[in-house]
Amino acid sequence: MTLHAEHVSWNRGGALVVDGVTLHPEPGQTVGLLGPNGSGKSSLLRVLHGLVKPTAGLVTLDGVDLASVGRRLIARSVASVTQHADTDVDITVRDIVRLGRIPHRSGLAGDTAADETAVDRALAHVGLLDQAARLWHTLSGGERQRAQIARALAQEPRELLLDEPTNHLDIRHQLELLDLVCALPVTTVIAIHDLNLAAMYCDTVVVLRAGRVVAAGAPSEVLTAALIADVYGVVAEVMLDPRRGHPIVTFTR
Ligand SMILES: Nc1ncnc2c1ncn2[C@@H]1O[C@H](COP(=O)(O)OP(=O)(O)OP(=O)(O)O)[C@@H](O)[C@H]1O
Repeated sequence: MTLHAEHVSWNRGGALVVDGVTLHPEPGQTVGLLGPNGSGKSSLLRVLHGLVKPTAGLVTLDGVDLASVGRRLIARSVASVTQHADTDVDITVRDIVRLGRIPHRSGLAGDTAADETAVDRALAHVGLLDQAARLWHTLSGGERQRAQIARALAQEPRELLLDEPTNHLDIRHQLELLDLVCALPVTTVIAIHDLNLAAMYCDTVVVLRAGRVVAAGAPSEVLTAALIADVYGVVAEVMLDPRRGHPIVTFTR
């Protein structure tokens, strides 16, 4: 079992920004959420994380309505990285990553050796172990993004919700991050704009338009020139990577 959405809708400020979405990620798989700006990807991630209650439908964790699962219990299973995590507080990279351990602490107990090991491992995964003492506000956009990913990894979740995690990263870090995410034994739902990265890394892609699912399935089935023209209004050519079989999208002007 995992995090499921059953016909979920969310009326946000009078507009239906998520409209009847059903999502059943296979455990351990990486699901890409695609769609134009404003199509509801971030909104759906918020609903999946239980940060907002759907107006209709149900999100379940292991078959239980998320609304009846406590925040702490959710946080032990589900970690999320949003687009706009920020703070003005003088806090180090290691402190940020330690936040991921809070759901695992009991009472007022401080960090255990296991917590520190998880923090070190998470920092190493994103290549920030040697930057752990740096202050958050001195980091670049991409370094902040990697620190937030490390915080989510330190949480040791089963489910990972990522909102455009690669948007500030250089190409090497984009590839490393997606390699890492796909190698983790977690179920990942990832909002991503880059169709080629989605094609390379996602087991399944779900395409949203105006809050609705317009296509879902393996990237090679979904990412066709016709779909891209229909949903994004751009002309594209799609061929299959000869070695790995995933689609490669090129855009014509
Ligand atoms: N705080 C808000 N109140 C009301 N409507 C909002 C709010 N935030 C976003 N929306 C609207 O909800 C819809 C879905 O937005 P959302 O951010 O989920 O889309 P998205 O697919 O993640 O977009 P992007 O690719 O630009 O990040 C949009 O029409 C947006 O204008």
